[in-house]
Amino acid sequence: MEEGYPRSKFKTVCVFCGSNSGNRQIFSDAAIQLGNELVKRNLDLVYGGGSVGLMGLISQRVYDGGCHVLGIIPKALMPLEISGETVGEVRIVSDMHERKAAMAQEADAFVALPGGYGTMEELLEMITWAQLGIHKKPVGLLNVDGYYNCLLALFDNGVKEGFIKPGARNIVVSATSAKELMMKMEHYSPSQEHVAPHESWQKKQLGDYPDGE
Ligand SMILES: C/C(=C\CNc1ncnc2c1ncn2[C@@H]1O[C@H](COP(=O)(O)O)[C@@H](O)[C@H]1O)CO
Repeated sequence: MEEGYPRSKFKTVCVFCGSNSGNRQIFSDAAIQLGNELVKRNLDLVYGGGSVGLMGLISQRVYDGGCHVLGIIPKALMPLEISGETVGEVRIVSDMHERKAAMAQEADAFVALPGGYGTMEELLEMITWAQLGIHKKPVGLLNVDGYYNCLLALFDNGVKEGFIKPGARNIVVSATSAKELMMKMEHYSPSQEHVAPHESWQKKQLGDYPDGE
């Protein structure tokens, strides 16, 4: 852990991000900056496995920085021409559902970098699971150069139009830099009403965070 950095509440962060790098260098830079931030805080990475796009950049950075990297990859995406080489530990699962559950269980917090449908689907599912009370882990959105402005505006519109409870809007923690995002996530505590009590969901599905709650 880099000097001057407080001890993190988290041990492992799950990052959802593009299997492409996007058309501008700023997205690759952001993936590497988030990787640097995890390394400075001595945090391990869980991600979708493989070396394509932003996924490859962040996993390589965290691995090179000496932190543990766990790639969880469905059997169907295993061929090298689909996902490329994976650094660190690789866990092969049977399908996308098993992968998402394993990613959610292994991590203490989630971050989405820019990405496409896959990233957005993973992000939205973790937001939904927080709303339902399945987990109490922070969900962060790294809004690189306004990439997610429209999505955040859509969430605000959901509140305005009565489809998202104002308290549930706070589930998503967003920032424009990795450092600010990690700081905000460290201070996050769930405040929204859960649809069903956390205790009523199967613990084994999600692990428990914060401990003992
Ligand atoms: C579709 C392409 C490559 C597929 N290779 C993938 N390997 C591993 N994980 C993947 C892959 N594609 C999607 N994922 C998962 O979804 C997220 C990225 O999806 P997006 O649509 O690119 O945002 C990522 O977090 C993975 O968990 C070549 O384009």
